[in-house]
Amino acid sequence: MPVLEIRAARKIFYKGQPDEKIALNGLNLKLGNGDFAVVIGSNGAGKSSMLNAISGALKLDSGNIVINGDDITEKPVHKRAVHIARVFQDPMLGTASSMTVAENMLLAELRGKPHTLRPGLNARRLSDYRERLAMLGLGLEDRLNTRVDLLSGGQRQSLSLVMAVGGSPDLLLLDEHTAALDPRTAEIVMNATVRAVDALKLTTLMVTHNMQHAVDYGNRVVMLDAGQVRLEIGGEEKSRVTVPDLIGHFSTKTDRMMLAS
Ligand SMILES: Nc1ncnc2c1ncn2[C@@H]1O[C@H](COP(=O)(O)OP(=O)(O)OP(=O)(O)O)[C@@H](O)[C@H]1O
Repeated sequence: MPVLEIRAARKIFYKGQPDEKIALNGLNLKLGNGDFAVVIGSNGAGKSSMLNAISGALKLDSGNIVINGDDITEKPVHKRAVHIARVFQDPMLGTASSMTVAENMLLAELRGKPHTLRPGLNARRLSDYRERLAMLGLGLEDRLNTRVDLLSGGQRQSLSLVMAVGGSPDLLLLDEHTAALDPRTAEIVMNATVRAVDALKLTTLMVTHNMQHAVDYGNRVVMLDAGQVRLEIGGEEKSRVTVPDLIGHFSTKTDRMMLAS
């Protein structure tokens, strides 16, 4: 059974008006257990709309979102949050600046839990956090008492990632999560991402404008165009694909693409 299935997802903004925009045009996509799919596509291709439809932030006009056989199309965002983790572009969004690394981990752990179940930081928790932070390979396990605003952007975004996946989600959504970082920091976060995805065997959907990342990471590339999947590359072909190959599939609007050299 696929972990994620998007069936004929359709979303039109300003329907019937002169500025009508077709964001999703009968989009179909399946992700199997442990798949790491990198989603690319021109501006306006529907990448964010697709992630928003999965997370519940965007209500579809028609079509279905199914997670592990459970049709979640009508479920609100907070009810989907147990299944779906999401990391956004802005490293400041996922963490609380004035709190320590350990306090942030605790916040993430208690998110959505009943208020009666709120014990504080104890030895068991700290050891669990240390173990999970060590997974990133950034030494954050030794900085549990450091305030988050003293961390580098890369450490902070990697912490957001660990916080997001703490509840063992079925699906991880990475929403251009390295786009706001300089290239070196982006590589640090990507390495930490791969380590976490591998260690936790997460099924992952990563949106990026970075073609080199689409080549280097994941086992599938999914190219969206005009609200549909235009191209899917997997298996052997994925391991051989190059940046020029991918760019060759963009018909138009490549002007704002970040072409990594
Ligand atoms: N909230 C909205 N209101 C109106 N139109 C929208 C809204 N969100 C998206 N759209 C339109 O839907 C289409 C798909 O947009 P979407 O943001 O999903 O594309 P994208 O592939 O994520 O683009 P980008 O790479 O620029 O982030 C575009 O034409 C966009 O203008």
